[in-house]
Amino acid sequence: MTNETAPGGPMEFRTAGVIGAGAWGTALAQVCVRAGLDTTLQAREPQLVETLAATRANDLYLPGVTLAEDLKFTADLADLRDCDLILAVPPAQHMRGALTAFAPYHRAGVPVVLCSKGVERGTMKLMTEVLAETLPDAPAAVLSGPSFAGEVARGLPTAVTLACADPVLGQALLNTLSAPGFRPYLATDLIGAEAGGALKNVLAIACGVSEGRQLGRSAHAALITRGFAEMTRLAVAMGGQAETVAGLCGLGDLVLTCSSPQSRNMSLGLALGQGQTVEQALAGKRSVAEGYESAPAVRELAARLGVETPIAEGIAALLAGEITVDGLIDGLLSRPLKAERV
Ligand SMILES: NC(=O)C1=CN([C@@H]2O[C@H](COP(=O)(O)OP(=O)(O)OC[C@H]3O[C@@H](n4cnc5c(N)ncnc54)[C@H](O)[C@@H]3O)[C@@H](O)[C@H]2O)C=CC1
Ligand SMILES: O=C(CO)COP(=O)(O)O
Repeated sequence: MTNETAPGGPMEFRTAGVIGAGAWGTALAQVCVRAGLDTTLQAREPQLVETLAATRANDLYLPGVTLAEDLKFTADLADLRDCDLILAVPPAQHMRGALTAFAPYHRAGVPVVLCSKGVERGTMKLMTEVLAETLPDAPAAVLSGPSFAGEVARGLPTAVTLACADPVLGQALLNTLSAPGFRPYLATDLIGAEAGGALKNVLAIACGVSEGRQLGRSAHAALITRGFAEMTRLAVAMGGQAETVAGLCGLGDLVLTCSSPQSRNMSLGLALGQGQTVEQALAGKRSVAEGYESAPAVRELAARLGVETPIAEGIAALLAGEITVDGLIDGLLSRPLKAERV
């Protein structure tokens, strides 16, 4: 795939390296193959690499999907050194570690598409900030939107946001990563795209709690709508644009994640709403619930920016054991009455 209008000559991406063979990394590797890219998927578990190659299936993280014949697998980040394009898909809390480990093999100018959703605990940083600190020579893009890995891997129709500050590179990436059934839309606002993806996971836990407590469809709709207001306020305070958050990477992903028990975040909330403790709800889970991981950082970030995020804050308090489910519900319903605005 080429983009002849790129400054300094054609921008050409023929090979892709995907860091992280969880459900989403595996699904995106499938997309890359469908898009015509020579693709290598890196898994951190050496045993998984053997199984992937032998069975063409990722039974650990994405069972039930047959992987493309052309997809290559490795446990060694060095094998991605010649790739024209990198997709970074570890859990958000491990993004810094993964990119730092990849740094010796990254060639200056090779773009990194950040596909994970979350805020780094402790630093309160978004993934683009983590990328800038670990691979300063990497042009950044963010891919985010309503997209369950299993559906994407099977080729079901999916639309996502692809945000890149450089519109020429963004267009080249759009052309490169679009595939049958997979339709990225271009944006230039990375912060908005990242904020949407990070916050929707926390809000999906709230929708799960509501579902688990059988609070009804009205409560569900109210949580999505007021959650969207929180998401918009926070994204704008962080420097993002409300318009971006109203797109696939914000509202779109919020609606998806809050509406299906396929979501790990919503399932976590469901379990809590049905009376399980956080420990019980997370016990034995190999897959990541990013809302659980990011909630403390989202709460801290909102407080630092002076943004009211009562739903996200309530979920952070619930997950930290500071309040009960009843306390969460009472707290939200007893807030002062006020004008409805974002
Ligand atoms: N699964 C999905 O449908 C989607 C996931 N995402 C995002 O993609 C990111 C990755 O999620 P999934 O692929 O679903 O993960 P997953 O839950 O399927 O798998 C867990 C991943 O965590 C990795 N891991 C565990 N411990 C680690 C460590 N100490 N260091 C580095 N990596 C470690 C595992 O190797 C594995 O790749 C998340 O930010 C998620 O929000 C985004 C869109 C869709
Ligand atoms: O991000 C996702 C869908 O867009 C996946 O959601 P969960 O991580 O909650 O499963």
